Amino acid sequence: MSDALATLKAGAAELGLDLSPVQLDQLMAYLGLIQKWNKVYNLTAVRDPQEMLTHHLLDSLTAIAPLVRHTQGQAAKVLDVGSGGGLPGIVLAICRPELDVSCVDTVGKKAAFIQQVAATLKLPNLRGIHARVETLTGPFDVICCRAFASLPDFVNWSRSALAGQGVWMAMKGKHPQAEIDGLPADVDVFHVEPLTVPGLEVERCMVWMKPLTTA
Ligand SMILES: C[S@@+](CC[C@H](N)C(=O)[O-])C[C@H]1O[C@@H](n2cnc3c(N)ncnc32)[C@H](O)[C@@H]1O
Repeated sequence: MSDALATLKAGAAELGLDLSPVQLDQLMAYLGLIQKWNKVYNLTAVRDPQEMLTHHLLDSLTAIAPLVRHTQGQAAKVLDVGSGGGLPGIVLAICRPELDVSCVDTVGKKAAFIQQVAATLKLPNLRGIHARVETLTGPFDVICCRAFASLPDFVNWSRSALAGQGVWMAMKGKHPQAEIDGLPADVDVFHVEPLTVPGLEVERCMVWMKPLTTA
């Protein structure tokens, strides 16, 4: 077994994820595709393969357990905003086949890369959309992002794509109090949970939000 696969397996186990051999292979293949196409598509500033594994794959895997707790393993439509090279959207689509994952990015090459990954890894539940998120209407049950914009911009720009009972799930670094303070008054932050990335000493959290409904 390669070192990278061993690190991935150990990290997934640490996160309590029960991934099949096929899913582990798909994650490794995805890593290979990012490395192969990074120069052409300009997908990420991270170049080192080991760093890609920890800072991108394992970091994105931390979203799975919180998301599944929310969806309770049921089918859901997920939108990953500003997905870039597909983080975390592609990782979600590989690990949770019941999720229907759309990854939107303003850069055509990035959306094309995601389409290419969906075809190569045979992921019918994944698609890349070349658009500004502001133009999407959805509806999506969960709208997520990682390393995207401020929380206020994220919710304002994606609001028209959110389903009636939908939620936002933002992957952040340090607890973003200033951004939370800047949210529109009718957005409820109902949970902020710390995330631990296996093998990384970094501060990460997940911010859960939903529109306040008026009775
Ligand atoms: C810093 S990258 C993050 C990529 C990825 N989520 C990750 O964690 O590596 C932010 C991405 O957001 C995209 N973006 C910026 N504004 C956008 C918008 N209004 N709608 C959709 N995508 C947008 C950019 O093209 C870029 O690929």
